[in-house]
Amino acid sequence: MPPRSYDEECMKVAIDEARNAYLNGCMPFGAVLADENGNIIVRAQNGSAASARRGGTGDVTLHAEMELVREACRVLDREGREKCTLYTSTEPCVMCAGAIYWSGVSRVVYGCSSMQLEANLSGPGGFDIDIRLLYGPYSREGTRDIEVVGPLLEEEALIAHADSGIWPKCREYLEKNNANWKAVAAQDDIQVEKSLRISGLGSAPAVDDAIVPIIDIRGLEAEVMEKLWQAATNVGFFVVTGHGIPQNVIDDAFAESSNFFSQSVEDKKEQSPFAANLNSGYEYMSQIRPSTGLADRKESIQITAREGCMDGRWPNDAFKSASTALMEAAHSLACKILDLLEPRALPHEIERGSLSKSHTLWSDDGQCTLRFLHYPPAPRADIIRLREDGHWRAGAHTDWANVTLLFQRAEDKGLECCANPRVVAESKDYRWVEVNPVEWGITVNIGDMLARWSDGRLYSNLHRVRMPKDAELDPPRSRFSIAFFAQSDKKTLIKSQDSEPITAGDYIMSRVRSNFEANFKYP
Ligand SMILES: O=C(O)CCC(=O)C(=O)O
Ligand SMILES: [Fe+2]
Repeated sequence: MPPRSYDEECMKVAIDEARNAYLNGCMPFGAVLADENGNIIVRAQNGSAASARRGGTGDVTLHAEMELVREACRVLDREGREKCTLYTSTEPCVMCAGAIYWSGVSRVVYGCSSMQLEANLSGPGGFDIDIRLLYGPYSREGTRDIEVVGPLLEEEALIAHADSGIWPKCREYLEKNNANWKAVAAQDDIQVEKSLRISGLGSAPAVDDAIVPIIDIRGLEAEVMEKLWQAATNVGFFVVTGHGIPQNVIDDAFAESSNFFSQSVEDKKEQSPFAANLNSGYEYMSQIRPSTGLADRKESIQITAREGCMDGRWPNDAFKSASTALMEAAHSLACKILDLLEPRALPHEIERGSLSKSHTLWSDDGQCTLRFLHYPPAPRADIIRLREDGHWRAGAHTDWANVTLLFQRAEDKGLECCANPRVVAESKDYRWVEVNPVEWGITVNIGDMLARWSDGRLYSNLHRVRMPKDAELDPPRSRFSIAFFAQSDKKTLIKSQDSEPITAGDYIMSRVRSNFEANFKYP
């Protein structure tokens, strides 16, 4: 049967739902129901994995199509359902095919075929067949005919499967077939960090020649813009003063941070369980940097400002109110800086202000993250041994964000950025410069998302947090910092001349995965 004019549009939404499913920790399957004019009436995602992992019932029937049929029966009568088409990102299994049959829908369109599912995703052992054997041209005598269209947009459907990271065979298949696999795009940035391991990055000590400019952003707009541009394109790091964030908002957040981290690891885990797929919650020495292959000597609690991410993950009310206040203030400042950088950074973005507008707080699509960091103290002998074994408080990395705002306490040194960026990529002669706290200043750095979006005009510089020096070992001291990562909303398309387009959601997920691989467990 021929596709209809709106079939592709509806299929794209079903594939989107598949992506949302895996971002929510479930298997990557999605489905939608549309009326005869292509208006989407119901959307559904797979919910199986989440229910098992979050201590639910482990219900294995929560396939996207089952969820969709259940909801369709609630919102439409039989007559209404008969006029509808069901779109599913992957050809239904036998269980779902049955439910679809009983629902009365007259048409099914699928993305990825059962044949592909078996050949390049799950392997044999599923309960999937060509649904035309059940309904459509080969249906058994007496059963109702259901029109079947598919595969449709199969490559897009496969890419969503590959991006989910749960089907290694699918990656291999797409790599071999040179398909436009978007997750590969972010691999370039991960490669930069990995390559440092080979080049002996850790050994060069930091030099003291300040190259990180301090910019008072209260000045004339044109002048401020020029200074920010020079800093963002040459060093990728700068300190802003005159930013307007009240000191008590910052102090309150640090006070709550210190309260939270003073508890036992078990208590912290219980109060804010880590969810890698939501980039939220508390982790303890589990972020493995591609540059070192070792876990950072730190603990952190990540607050991702997206609806639902922090449900059951706020340690207490005081922490919540201090961190949302700082999130709000940091977000406004980040938007201001992005607005000032945008005209030259993204000349191809037509609508001015679209960069900062792509950072919504607490929407269902938001990705901005506030991260409280604590680098625990340790006895002298331990630190010396760890240093010798190549450990870092934070191994060299670039940030994933558009921009990062870093709040440092006056007494905490240790952050270093690459002193000779732009040159170093070829020479491998790494030099490092200290990025120390500046009174009333907030450190800002460009991240990979904006570097990619601007085709490298803005520079995402490597940085790291060193272990304490000998003179800093007695008494053993903590280091605290707070980072705000301004990251575009999940659906934002990062489109530039030199790189494959990728959504900001896929971009962040592939970076989270490269750092927290061990935390992704699928059934
Ligand atoms: O703690 C710091 O100073 C830096 C933290 C950092 O670079 C990060 O979390 O990305
Ligand atoms: Fe960083």
